[in-house]
Amino acid sequence: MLGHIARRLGSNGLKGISPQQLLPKETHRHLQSSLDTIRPISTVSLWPFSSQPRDFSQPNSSWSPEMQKVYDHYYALCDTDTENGEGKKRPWRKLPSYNRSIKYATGGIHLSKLIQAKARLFTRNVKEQGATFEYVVFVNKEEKRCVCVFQAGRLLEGAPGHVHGGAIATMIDTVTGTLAGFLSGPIMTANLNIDYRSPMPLDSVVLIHSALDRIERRKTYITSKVTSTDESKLYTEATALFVSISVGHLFGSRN
Ligand SMILES: CCCCCCCCCCCC(=O)SCCNC(=O)CCNC(=O)[C@H](O)C(C)(C)COP(=O)(O)OP(=O)(O)OC[C@H]1O[C@@H](n2cnc3c(N)ncnc32)[C@H](O)[C@@H]1OP(=O)(O)O
Repeated sequence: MLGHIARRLGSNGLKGISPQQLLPKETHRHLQSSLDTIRPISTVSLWPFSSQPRDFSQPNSSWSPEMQKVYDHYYALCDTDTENGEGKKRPWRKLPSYNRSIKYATGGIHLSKLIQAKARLFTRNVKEQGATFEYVVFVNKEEKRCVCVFQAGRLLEGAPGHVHGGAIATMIDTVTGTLAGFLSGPIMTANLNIDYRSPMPLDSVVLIHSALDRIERRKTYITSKVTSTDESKLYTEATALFVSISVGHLFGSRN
């Protein structure tokens, strides 16, 4: 969801969006004065971040052969870019995954207060590779659905030898939220219903399939199911409701 904030800021600078629409008046005033005092706005991009963050959904040595195989399968279905800009058009796209919602803020003290430098995304906050959440999301825009390949590490234990229900809920919220944000822009989870059908052993590699059910005004409804990679075993089913928000909602403004 916050990726959309970054994209909105990043792709257009602040052009096309009234800053007052995004932030409460006082915050906007501080933010604007911070930006104004750093460098002349006319000479620099308003992109407030200094470099590209690392993509944590790239293969690493903790991935099991099964995880790698499913990744390779979906990756082969993805759009490709070539050096001359002529990529092959395919239906799937791999989404990058960072460990911060918005990283490397350089917009001065007031922006830094809004975007805590030490904050980390819940699913990406353990440095040891493979210990917790290893995952990658592939999205199919045409079909309005996505598939997440998820390898559940040993630090996610709930019932002995099995993955904690909260960890599974976290991943479902993350994947359905990613799809809802991809389709509808800035959103927050309003409701998440989960049925746990079979216990999931630690170190399992599973697929989290999520699809758009419907959009009604500000409400985006997503369905989800978690299966084994061959889809023969059902672990979990869920429905989720996301409500579109203005960015100001996160900063105490309902405008
Ligand atoms: C780079 C990083 C990426 C990384 C990718 C990571 C993605 C992770 C995604 C995780 C996202 C989260 O976990 S977010 C964290 C958990 N969620 C929250 O903290 C949200 C807390 N709740 C709220 O802020 C609010 O209640 C909202 C935003 C959900 C709704 O408030 P609101 O904006 O005032 O809207 P409101 O008028 O109440 O409701 C709008 C419509 O939705 C309906 N509605 C609202 N709530 C509900 C509900 N619980 N159940 C049913 N329906 C509901 C209303 O009836 C209404 O329908 P109608 O009248 O239109 O018919």
